[in-house]
Amino acid sequence: MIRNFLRPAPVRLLLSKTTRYGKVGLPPLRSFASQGSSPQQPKSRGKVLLLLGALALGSTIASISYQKNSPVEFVEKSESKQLKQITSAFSKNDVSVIFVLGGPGAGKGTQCARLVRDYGFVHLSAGDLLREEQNREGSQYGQLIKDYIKEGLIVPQEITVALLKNAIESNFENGRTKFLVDGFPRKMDQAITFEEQIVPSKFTLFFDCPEKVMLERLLERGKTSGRSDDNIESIKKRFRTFIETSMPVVEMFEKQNKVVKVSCNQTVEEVYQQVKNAVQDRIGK
Ligand SMILES: Nc1ncnc2c1ncn2[C@@H]1O[C@H](COP(=O)(O)OP(=O)(O)OP(=O)(O)O)[C@@H](O)[C@H]1O
Ligand SMILES: O=c1ccn([C@@H]2O[C@H](COP(=O)(O)O)[C@@H](O)[C@H]2O)c(=O)[nH]1
Repeated sequence: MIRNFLRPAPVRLLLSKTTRYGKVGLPPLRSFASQGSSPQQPKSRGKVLLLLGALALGSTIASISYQKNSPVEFVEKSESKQLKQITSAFSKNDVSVIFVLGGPGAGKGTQCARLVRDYGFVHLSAGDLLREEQNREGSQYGQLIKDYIKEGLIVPQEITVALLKNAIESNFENGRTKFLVDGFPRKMDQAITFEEQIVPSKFTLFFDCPEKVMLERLLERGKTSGRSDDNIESIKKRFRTFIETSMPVVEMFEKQNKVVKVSCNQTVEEVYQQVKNAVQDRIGK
């Protein structure tokens, strides 16, 4: 079911954009050229040149505005209309979802592992799910995901939401109901789609961490992680995406009184103490 949801959207829309561009900018030039050189219509030559000039200007403007709409925005705007019509998959009483957010390298995965150990959560890292899909043989999204991750950009939401929905559904079928959704939602549209179509989150655990600390941790991790984005160029891009695109999501949840902030610039155990308090306060053992 979800596979259908995952399969066609981004690629189809990216292709349709190319088609659309073709329609906007490129009328059949050969017909104008032959009109211009026709001996029966010498007076129209000036008009044709004028028309060609106007067309060239028009297609340049169309091309610039096309470039401004990044593939991500284009895909998401078009798709979100369709997605909103689907009702949410789970009730808040059936499953508990905690979003785990924070900058790259803030320690989200480290703390999630402890919560899994002590509280029986299922840990779903959106980044891990994307890397898995990227490496899955035959995935039509492999290259797209690879490029987005290297550039520190947010993969179109349809892919990530579908991967999460698949994972929650299959775990739910096996009787699992408590989920840590780590590194998601990283963009406003993801937050809205997930809460509308899958289930509203209980709250967000937000790991607050100075950039300098995250940088040190990521560079250290990069020595052994094998991750394509644990290098200084990608890290800078990820920091930027985090500030510009992901922080507004945290701020939105803060306004809803759904954020518990944890200071991550302490030892793993000290951070975990804060994390445990937050979880126990909000959803109990
Ligand atoms: N409190 C801490 N003190 C020192 N090092 C830490 C702490 N928490 C995590 N680390 C280390 O920092 C690195 C990043 O941690 P982790 O992978 O948990 O971060 P993350 O927020 O999940 O990162 P990303 O978003 O990039 O996946 C790891 O090498 C981890 O061992
Ligand atoms: O919702 C998401 C989550 C992640 N990504 C991409 O994956 C990388 C790595 O994520 P980690 O959480 O650090 O493992 C991230 O920089 C994004 O490029 C995403 O697109 N959408």
